[in-house]
Amino acid sequence: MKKITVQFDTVTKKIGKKNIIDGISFTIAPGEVFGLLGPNGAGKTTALRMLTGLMKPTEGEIRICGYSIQKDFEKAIQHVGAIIENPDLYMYLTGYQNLIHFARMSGNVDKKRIENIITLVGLGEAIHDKVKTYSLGMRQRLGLAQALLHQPALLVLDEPTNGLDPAGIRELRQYLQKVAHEEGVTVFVSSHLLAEMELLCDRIAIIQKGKIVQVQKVESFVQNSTLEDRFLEVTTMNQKG
Ligand SMILES: Nc1ncnc2c1ncn2[C@@H]1O[C@H](COP(=O)(O)OP(=O)(O)OP(=O)(O)O)[C@@H](O)[C@H]1O
Repeated sequence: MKKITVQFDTVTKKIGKKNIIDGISFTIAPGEVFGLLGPNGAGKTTALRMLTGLMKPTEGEIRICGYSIQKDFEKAIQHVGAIIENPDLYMYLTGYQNLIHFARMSGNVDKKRIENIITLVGLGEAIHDKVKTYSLGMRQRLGLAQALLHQPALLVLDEPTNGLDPAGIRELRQYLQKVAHEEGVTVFVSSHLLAEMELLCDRIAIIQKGKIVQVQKVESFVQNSTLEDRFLEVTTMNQKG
């Protein structure tokens, strides 16, 4: 498994006159579960969209394994699996047919891998139903299966627990921690839920109004509550506008 480092180097995204992302810098180590935590509208999806090449930064550089996503996109993106916003699924195909389709696109995925992934995301027999009949949580599980299919070395997941039930959230958490800590997969997730991120992540960056206001290891958070204090502070400030 390739070991993937992610670097945001003074990245800014300007839309109109507003800095949606405002000079953010951080580095994610290989095999780390890194969380981007922030209230609604803080800029999480924008940061993840830039990382996966869906949007270009106005300034600064994002590197995956040293390759610039802006200048060397093919090399930077080759080991990445991602779900940003709604997974891109074919509604009139079954879950299984969707996976076969994505497996063909990514090349080296065999039937056994598909079966393993179906077991892992827990879709069971529903995998043979049409996606249009799926609940939000089932679509999320299928989207995750799609992102994991080609065994990416960097997983980028925007609000991955959205729509999952508590058992699904726990399974996802255990899986992400296992692939990160045992196989060295780098995991980058976003969420607005502190408690969930605290259970999942090794390290958390708090983003507010496009700026990183704190980066902290979760273990040091458990010992003192500064991260929670900081998060509540920024979310309360945000509510007040
Ligand atoms: N294409 C765009 N044009 C104008 N403003 C945008 C655009 N995309 C995002 N924004 C604004 O940028 C800010 C950050 O949006 P973003 O979706 O990145 O936040 P988020 O942290 O992912 O929020 P949420 O938790 O609600 O998904 C918001 O104020 C949003 O309205």
